[in-house]
This record gives sequence, structure tokens and C-alpha cells, in this order.
Amino acid sequence: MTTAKICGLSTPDTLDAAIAGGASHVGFVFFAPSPRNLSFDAAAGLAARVPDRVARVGVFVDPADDLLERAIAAGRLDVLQLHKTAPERIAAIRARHCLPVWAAVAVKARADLDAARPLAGLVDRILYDAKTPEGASLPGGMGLRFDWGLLDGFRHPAPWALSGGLDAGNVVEAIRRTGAPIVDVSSGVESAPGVKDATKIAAFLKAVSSA
Ligand SMILES: O=C(O)c1ccccc1NCC(=O)[C@H](O)[C@H](O)COP(=O)(O)O
Repeated sequence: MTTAKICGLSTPDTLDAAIAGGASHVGFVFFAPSPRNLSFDAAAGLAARVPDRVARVGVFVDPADDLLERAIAAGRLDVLQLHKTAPERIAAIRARHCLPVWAAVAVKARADLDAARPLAGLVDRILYDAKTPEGASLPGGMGLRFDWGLLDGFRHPAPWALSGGLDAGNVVEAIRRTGAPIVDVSSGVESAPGVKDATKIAAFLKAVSSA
């Protein structure tokens, strides 16, 4: 059965919609340029609403240890999701903070999957996400999709999840096409960048559970 991570949550009502709809993971973004960026206080308030059966994932871009420490404490994080972070740094973060680590691999072409290979044994999960354009302010969360066929026949070096441009209308096909064990969404359950929509969250999770 495929489960779902709803990423970039920032309000109690939309967090509650993700939990009520059966999300396995909820994502809290700690990256100042993002419209989904959370203060530590906001993260603490949201984290307190999350039951034990749902994992709290902190989303970071090549973070420093002090940011990680404060976010882990405030957001009661269960998982660290790292974007644009070198393998050596991923290993150091995993060793220092003693939490499961997901590493994003940005995909546009088949050769981009080469970045997944050195992650074997270093990460707990690889998140295949769409590569955002050169110079974009965000490495994720832009509603972009990559060609799922690029994953055909690829020997995944670690457990994995599928992300990038998913929504209630395409997620069933994405799961059917790739066999993804976890799907991750942000823009596809928003009414505007950074504004989550409880109705869209419910529709997405219903689609995932029907797949
Ligand atoms: O969502 C953000 O603002 C963000 C900022 C910095 C690093 C990563 C970010 N998002 C990562 C995610 O896990 C998103 O859910 C993933 O990229 C998919 O986003 P979307 O294509 O918008 O569904």
C-alpha cells in the first residue's frame, strides 16, 4: 500500500486535514526563501497536533547544525529531509542528529539518477523530486513533474519516495506507473504558493488510498 507525505504544512486546519485523511508523513519546511517556511514557534504549535502514528519530516536545504538542532526540538522531528546536501554532509548530519535521513535527488534526465548511487547505506530514503530550473529560488515545491519513465528498471540504492508535480488527478497513475511506496506533494494541494487547501489535501489522500 502506498502512503503519502503532505509537505509544507503551515496551518492547524490543513495539518488536521492531512492527519484526518490518513497521511503517513507531514512535512515542515525550514528554509527562509520558501513561502512555506515555518518559525520555530509555529513548528512547535503544529508538532503538538501530530499523533504518534504520523511522522514529522523537517525539510532543509544544506542546513547548518544550529538550524537542525532548533528545528528538531521545536518541530519534534522524526525525519530529516535534505535537499542540495553533499553525501559527506548527509553522513555527518545523520551521525550527529541520530534521526532517519531522506535525501532528495533532483531528476530531469536519466543521468540525474547517478546522484542516487552514492547514497546507498547513507540515507534511509531517497526522494526523487523534479529538478527545478537553474537559478530557481527553491529546490522543490514548485509543482514540477519529471518523466516517471526515467525510473523504469532503475535499481534503487535505498527505499524511496516519489515527488514532483503530483496532485489528486495524476497520483493514481504515478503510483501505477512507478510502484512508489510513498508519494509526496506540496503545490498540488495548494490554492496558491504556500497556501494549503484542506479540500485538495483530502482529495489527494483519497486518491492515494484508492490506488
Ligand atoms: O516546498 C518547499 O518550499 C521547499 C523548499 C525548500 C526545499 C524543499 C521544498 N519542498 C520539498 C518537498 O518535499 C516538496 O513536497 C516536493 O518538492 C514536491 O513539491 P511539489 O512539486 O510542489 O508537489
